[in-house]
Amino acid sequence: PIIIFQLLPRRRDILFCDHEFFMPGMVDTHIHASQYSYAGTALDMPLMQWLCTYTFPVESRFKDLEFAQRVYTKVVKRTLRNGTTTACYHATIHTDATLLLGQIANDLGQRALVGKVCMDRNNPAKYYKETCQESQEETCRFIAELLDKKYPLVKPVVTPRFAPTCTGALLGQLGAIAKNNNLHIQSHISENAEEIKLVKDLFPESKSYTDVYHKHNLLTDKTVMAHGCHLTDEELTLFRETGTSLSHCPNSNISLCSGVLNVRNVLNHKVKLGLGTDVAGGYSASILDALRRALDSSKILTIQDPGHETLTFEEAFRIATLGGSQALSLDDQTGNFEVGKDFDALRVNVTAPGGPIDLIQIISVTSSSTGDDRNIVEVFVAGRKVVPFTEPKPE
Ligand SMILES: Nc1nc2[nH]cnc2c(=O)[nH]1
Ligand SMILES: [Zn+2]
Repeated sequence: PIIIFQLLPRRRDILFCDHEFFMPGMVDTHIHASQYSYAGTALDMPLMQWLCTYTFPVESRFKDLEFAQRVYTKVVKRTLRNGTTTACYHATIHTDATLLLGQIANDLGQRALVGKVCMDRNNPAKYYKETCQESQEETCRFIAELLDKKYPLVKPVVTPRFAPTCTGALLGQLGAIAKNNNLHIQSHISENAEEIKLVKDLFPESKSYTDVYHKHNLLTDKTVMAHGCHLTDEELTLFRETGTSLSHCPNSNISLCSGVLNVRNVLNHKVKLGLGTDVAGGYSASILDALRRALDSSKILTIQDPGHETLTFEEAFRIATLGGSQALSLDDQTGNFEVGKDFDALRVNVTAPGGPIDLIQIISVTSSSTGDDRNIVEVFVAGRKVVPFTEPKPE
């Protein structure tokens, strides 16, 4: 059943107007905070060319902490306004800028996993490089310094970019760091055909792309892998056995012409699944957009094969909320309104002034397919109201 419901006001400071309800906050299981600076542009190439032409040059600019401060503040605010109460971020290779992202998420009140990107090969960008040793040492420094801040809702995530840009030595070291510190892991997998072929050439000893990560101890019940459009059933079984989850990023998969994930098959394999915006491969920072595109993608599969069981709206809603929290192994804290979890919630007004919905009759669940950030009038994370933003009080 749909988890949207209306609450009677218990707290005197929360008064409901007509056509308002609370829903659980949404979870973005895969977003590149650094790429927000060019979101909505540069989607005219497939993945590998797109990375070299646009992504690496832009990411190299995050050495500049002022630039990082500007972009990271904007992306955290934008995602919060869109109802993302939990985000799993890729930053860049720069440790200090990534620490800054953690600080900004903490200050603005978002629940976040934050990753310093690791990549020690196959990167043609001149000013955006690190060696295996630098990557390993800076990852350790990043983890130690972020944990030292003791932010209640912000945690580090070990982030090998993906197998094509990491040597086996680096992958192994990152697997060990994650294990020794019991940390989350995030990366990309099986997004596009050219990438898969490259991984086959770079790791001839591995049975599959999934096996590359498995061999380096990177598949755990705290690992989330983005895309997985072309995973085989055997690989999905390995995901299930290791507790690894998938982040479905439909906007990106379409925008970069990467592929169409068969969500039904993933669910049938009982692999944990969340939604990701994958900004800027995806051009929207909204999980509601990802939800809609997940439904569209599923319908495309049904057009191609009428026997395909289309994803329902309720299933997509669940993947955007509880599914995402499970994918990030944070479902003991967030994802729905179960007693004992934190209050991560959106106050939705279906008829918000200036919003996109003209309510003709009674509220129907499908109204939510039309809604957007204009309908999200308040956002709460761990009980704290984080939207609308409150300006810091003058000293
Ligand atoms: N979509 C996407 N795929 C990747 N694979 C490795 N890096 C990236 C990235 O930045 N975006
Ligand atoms: Zn990505």
